[in-house]
Amino acid sequence: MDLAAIEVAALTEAQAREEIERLAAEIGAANAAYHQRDAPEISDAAYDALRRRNAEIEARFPDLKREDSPTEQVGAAPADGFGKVSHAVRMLSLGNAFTDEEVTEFAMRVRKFLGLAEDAPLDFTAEPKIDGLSLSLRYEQGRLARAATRGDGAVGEDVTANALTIDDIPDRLDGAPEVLEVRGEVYMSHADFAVLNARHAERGSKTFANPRNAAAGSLRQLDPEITRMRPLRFFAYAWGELAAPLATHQFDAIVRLRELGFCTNPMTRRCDTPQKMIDAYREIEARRADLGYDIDGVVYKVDDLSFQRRLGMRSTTPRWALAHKFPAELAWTTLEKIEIQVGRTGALSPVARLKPVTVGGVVVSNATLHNEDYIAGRDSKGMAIREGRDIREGDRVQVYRAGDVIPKIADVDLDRRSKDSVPYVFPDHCPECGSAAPREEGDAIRRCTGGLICPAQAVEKLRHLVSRAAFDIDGMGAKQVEQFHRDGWIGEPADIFTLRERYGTGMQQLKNREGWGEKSAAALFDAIDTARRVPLGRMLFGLGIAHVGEVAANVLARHFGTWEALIAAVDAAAQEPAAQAEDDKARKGALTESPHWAEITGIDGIGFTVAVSLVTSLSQEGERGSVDRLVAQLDIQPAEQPKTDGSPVAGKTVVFTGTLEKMTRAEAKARAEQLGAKVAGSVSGKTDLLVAGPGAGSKAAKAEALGVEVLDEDGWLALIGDA
Ligand SMILES: NC(=O)c1ccc[n+]([C@@H]2O[C@H](COP(=O)([O-])OP(=O)(O)OC[C@H]3O[C@@H](n4cnc5c(N)ncnc54)[C@H](O)[C@@H]3O)[C@@H](O)[C@H]2O)c1
Ligand SMILES: [Zn+2]
Repeated sequence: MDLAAIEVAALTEAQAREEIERLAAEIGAANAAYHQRDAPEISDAAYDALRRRNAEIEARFPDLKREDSPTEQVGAAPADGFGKVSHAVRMLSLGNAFTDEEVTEFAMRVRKFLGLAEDAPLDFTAEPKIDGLSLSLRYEQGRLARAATRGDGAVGEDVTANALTIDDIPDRLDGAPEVLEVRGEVYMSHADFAVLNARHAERGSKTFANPRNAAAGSLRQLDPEITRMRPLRFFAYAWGELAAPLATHQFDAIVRLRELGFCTNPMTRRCDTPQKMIDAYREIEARRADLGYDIDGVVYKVDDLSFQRRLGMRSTTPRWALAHKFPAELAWTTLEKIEIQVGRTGALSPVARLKPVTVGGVVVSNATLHNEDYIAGRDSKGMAIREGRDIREGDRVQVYRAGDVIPKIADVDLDRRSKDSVPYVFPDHCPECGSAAPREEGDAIRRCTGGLICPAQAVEKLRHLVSRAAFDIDGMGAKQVEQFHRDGWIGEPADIFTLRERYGTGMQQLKNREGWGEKSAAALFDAIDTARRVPLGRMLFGLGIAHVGEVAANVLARHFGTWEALIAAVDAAAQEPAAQAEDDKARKGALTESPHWAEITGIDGIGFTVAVSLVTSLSQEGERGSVDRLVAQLDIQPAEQPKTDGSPVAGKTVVFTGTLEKMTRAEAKARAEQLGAKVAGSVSGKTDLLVAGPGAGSKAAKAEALGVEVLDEDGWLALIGDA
């Protein structure tokens, strides 16, 4: 039975005990992902629902409450690597409300607690709840002495050097009390977030799901020089320890903070009735889309500070404040059309064109539909999603943004589906070139079989080929590729390398084209010539074969050393009659027996899927012809063999954990392997070294317990001589 589906009021005690266990584990895991790794795995709404359910069960069965109950906890313990700071005044969370009634009840509760008559004045402040992470700044004698994150409320992480890189944070204050702890929120604007993510995407580093994660990930860096590069901002809205009071009222204290040089939120206001609080919420919500930064609700605080003191705190939240949260980011709109995009490997990706709608402050007009099964209401295992409701053109659909980025479709309103609506028929031919687009067994994705004949595939393939991680041709980006392809200047990869021959002189010259000149044309030809000397791994990755990503390409390159050796192995494997078998299963069975095949699948890090994709792709006649013509233009550099002699990590087993800043995980792994190290995924007795970036969790703890040597990223780079 699914306990999670039973209402709290209907749970037996035994069931409640089990539920409390489950909820503690799930909330704990979500906290670690969110607070320590800055990479949430569930939505905030889902997280809030878990906590609410836990609190309800505890209220009904107080005896079952765990000693480490999530209700008693704030955030998560500080991550490894940072200095620890004990907060003189604890940094708390906030009680939550979602409805107007709860706001009125809150005001009533406060009134009752204070014993105020119904007509006695009671003011509150209302201000936006900034969606960032809280930071405490301790000033002593007017100088910033210490900056710390909230951590678990009692102990936070020392991020002083990082805070000093933020423009909004003054390092000196004039006329401040001798000791002043200013508290507020570090956040990132939408515009800065977009630029940062674009930069990361371009160099192949990991991108952030939303501005909050970007702010948290940027502040919580072991190297403050990285924080310095990130455009963080700070709003002050509270304080901790004080040598002298700032004011008698919350509102005036905020004004005082502004006078001391802090940014405070201009929408902060005073409200003298619950109705005015709700009005403030509506107004702030209406302005949400135009603020340029994320807010997730409105915070109300009792204005009179002597009242605040009397009200005090519960275990994790003050009684004098309340966070009135905005509803989850969902919106209904019409799905006007389903369009199919054809990718580099021929994959047909369905995209929903929506009637534009605002979802959580962002206008959304497209949503991903994943694949044929998803549209039909099934997941990859054939299980019903959206209770099996399919998605059709013309439907009313509910759109949500999962941790920002790509919008998805949560639901379909069947009641509003028109009578003549018909199920969507997924094309079995490529809409761009008309080639057949069959489904591979066990794969929900249809692929166009047109290869380079298909203009959509060709352009995507060429774009991939010239990209940073592949041939890296300066001056040749997506735009140029599209134009050259459209005009028939390049049809296949080899054509890039004969551009100079064909368009360097003569009637139709590159330098005479619009947007080009003598210099830019010469620079492009030079860049192309430079790119001919390509390392085998990059070249292989650049071919854009399905499943052969950067890592697999480098593994293959290192194993075979040269293109000739690799293609010989591929040809031998393709000769196996079983390679032509009808379905995957038959192929797999027959091929595991074959020694030629084993030469490829036996490589550590190369699975069956990669091997099949590599062999089938390179043995298709058209594709192979194109690759051979490309190879003829190149000067392929043999892969560097692991330089193990003299390598300090040769033969050692290394584990990477946490966030790496200077390189991607894949890059770190490849480098370690190049130096003769073995890279493992988990810490065990066999581990020699753990490289832990910020946010390292259980692995670091385990390494410590096992006495395994732990280094941070810089320590690692120094060890291998890459610093
Ligand atoms: N998705 C997940 O897996 C996951 C996991 C953990 C937490 N969360 C999110 O975090 C929330 C719980 O975290 P929390 O304990 O930080 O509570 P909270 O975010 O609901 O409220 C407390 C925080 O609000 C911030 N805040 C912003 N503006 C403020 C203002 N003007 N005045 C006072 N405080 C202000 C402060 O940083 C404060 O610590 C959840 O409701 C959820 O949204 C999500
Ligand atoms: Zn096609």
